[in-house]
Amino acid sequence: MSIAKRVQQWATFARTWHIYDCTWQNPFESAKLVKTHLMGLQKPIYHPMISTRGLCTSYKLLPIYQVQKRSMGRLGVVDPSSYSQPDLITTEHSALNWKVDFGATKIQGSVLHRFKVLTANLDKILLDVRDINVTNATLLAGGSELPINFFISDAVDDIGQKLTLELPSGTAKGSLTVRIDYETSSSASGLQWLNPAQTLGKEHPYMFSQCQAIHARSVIPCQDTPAVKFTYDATVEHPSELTALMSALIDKKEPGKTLFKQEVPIPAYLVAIAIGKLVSRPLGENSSVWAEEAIVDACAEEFSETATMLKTASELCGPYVWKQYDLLVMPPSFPYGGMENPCLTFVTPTLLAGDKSLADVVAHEIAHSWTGNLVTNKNFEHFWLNEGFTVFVESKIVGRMQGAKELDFKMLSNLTDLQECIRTQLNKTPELTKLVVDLSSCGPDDAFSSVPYIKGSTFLRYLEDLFGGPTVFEPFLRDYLKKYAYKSIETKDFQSALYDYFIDTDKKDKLSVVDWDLWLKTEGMPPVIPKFDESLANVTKELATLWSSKSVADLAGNAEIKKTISIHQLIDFLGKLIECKDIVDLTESKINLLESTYNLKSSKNAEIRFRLNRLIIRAGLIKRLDEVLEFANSNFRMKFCRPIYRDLAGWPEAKPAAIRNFLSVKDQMMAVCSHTVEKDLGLK
Ligand SMILES: CC/C=C\C/C=C\C[C@@H](O)/C=C/C=C/C=C\[C@@H](O)CCCC(=O)O
Ligand SMILES: [Zn+2]
Repeated sequence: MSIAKRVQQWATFARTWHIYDCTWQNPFESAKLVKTHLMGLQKPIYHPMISTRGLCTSYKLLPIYQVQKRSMGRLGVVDPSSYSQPDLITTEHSALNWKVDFGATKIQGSVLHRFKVLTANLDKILLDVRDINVTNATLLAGGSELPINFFISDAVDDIGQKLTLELPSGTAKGSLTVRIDYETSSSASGLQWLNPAQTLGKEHPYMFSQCQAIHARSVIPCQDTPAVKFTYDATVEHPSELTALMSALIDKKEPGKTLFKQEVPIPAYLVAIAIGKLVSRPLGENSSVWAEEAIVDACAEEFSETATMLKTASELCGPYVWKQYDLLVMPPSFPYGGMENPCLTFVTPTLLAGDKSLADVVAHEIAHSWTGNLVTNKNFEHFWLNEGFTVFVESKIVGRMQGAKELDFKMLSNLTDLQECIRTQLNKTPELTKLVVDLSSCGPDDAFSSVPYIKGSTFLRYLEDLFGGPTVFEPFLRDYLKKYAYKSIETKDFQSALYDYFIDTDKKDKLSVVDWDLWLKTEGMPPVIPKFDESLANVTKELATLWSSKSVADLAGNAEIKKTISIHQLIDFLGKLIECKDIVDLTESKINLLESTYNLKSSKNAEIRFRLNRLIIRAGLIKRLDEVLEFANSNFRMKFCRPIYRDLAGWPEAKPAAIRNFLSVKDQMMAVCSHTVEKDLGLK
């Protein structure tokens, strides 16, 4: 049989069995292996992505072939969610030159990457892209420009495409500069475009990005893996009446053009941009809040503790290297509570409670200035290193500002949320309740949950207690942050930092007490719950027991329910009530009593409204469905809208209306939100 025929046969086989890449060794041996493996899987997860061009190229270039596919191995050696090869080549600096076209809802321009080639005779550069239209790729060397061949693979669900840039033979180690001319798609997953009617001011359009986890590839052809960190500068042309902001320092401002500089190396997921009719108010030295005019003063008031949080975080973690700390209060379609974009944290407007009670999200984002942005997970399987550490530091900031009892209450409260998440969101995917997850067949957005945040921070609190409390563990934390600053690391690097730090101390015996496999690889709730101060949490526990076990008549005459509690206790109590397996007499009158007892009807607090709406669903109050949907439409923060839609999907009477409502607003959501809600509603 001719080689060409064998290749053709193999291609057919590969398509049938969902094999996703085509750099082969021995097609027939590998085929057997793959087939055996796939028979053991419940279902292959990704679509085939063998392009004829890719096949022919591999066939021509390689005498022997090697099979790789996503469900069997890793897309890249270093990162299962990226095609890039940071072990062979790494980005040092990227220069962005962008024209932001609001009419076409596209960014058009170029990126000039300066790479460091780590191996001699590198024949190609692999980059990540998603729905990007590349027009030219050019090698810049010694003052001349050499056009280079490039091709883009078919798309893999959740991952995107591979951009291959062919290099001239004999490419040496060292510096190499490539310019890529391109434009984004109007449906780029990392960008959101709002028309004037979707803004508060109603007069100007707005656009923003959300690149974590792997959406930078829809904005820039790049090595979209946190294993690679690079500095960047940007020249952004935009309508002159609008303000452009990036995750960088402003270098120069001209009418309709803003220049930016980020001099600290960052992973691609931290590149961010927002353009809109924005104004700012000062929050402290080197710190301002940006928002649309209508809410900027309320934002300045809500986040007035930012400077104190920054100072507290620096005392705990070390010098703040990013020079500026600004907040940008986003439109309500922003899908997360906050995003730690360097120099410019993005936050959801659902934090505007009017009483600063939800501002701890800002403490969280500030903490990321060290945990995540300086010490970064190498890939998203080790996301707990970003988020577990950040929640741990956030709770310490809260502890220093509000006291040790609040700190412990926050940690305990988080555990209620974790329990809810494991019971509902992750009930069909228990493997995602492990601290270190396997992302070789799952996109990061689908794996996202509170597990890395809460199980991760609980693990750190366990270690802190084990090694002797904050006086011992905080110096270790600073040492760890210093050791790995500007680096990308895996869990084993944390393990060795802990080991190296304590091995020569009187705590060395504790090292053998840590059951790493139990914490990192076991499914479910944290294996050990540390000893927390329970005084604030006991109050909410008792209240939840009371409200779940007593009838409305019994409750109405019970003075216990009138006890004064803090806003955080109210939020926690409602969360605990949702977690109660049985709630006696959960009727309209019980919901009414709950609302009147705790003034819930007038509450602007999104965390309270969210939990109340879930209880309304649980009570099956169909006449209040419009109110629930109104809340689901008031913001598209996934923390709120996903559980609401999941609850509605489980309520047959309400499900059709929920689907209709979702379909009518889905175009106003970011792609990450609409895709995940589609799954929550069982539409995908
Ligand atoms: C084990 C999980 C593996 C991978 C997940 C990695 C990234 C997930 C991706 O979807 C991006 C997440 C971005 C998060 C940004 C901010 C969060 O801290 C917000 C938390 C929820 C909220 O408060 O709204
Ligand atoms: Zn975070």
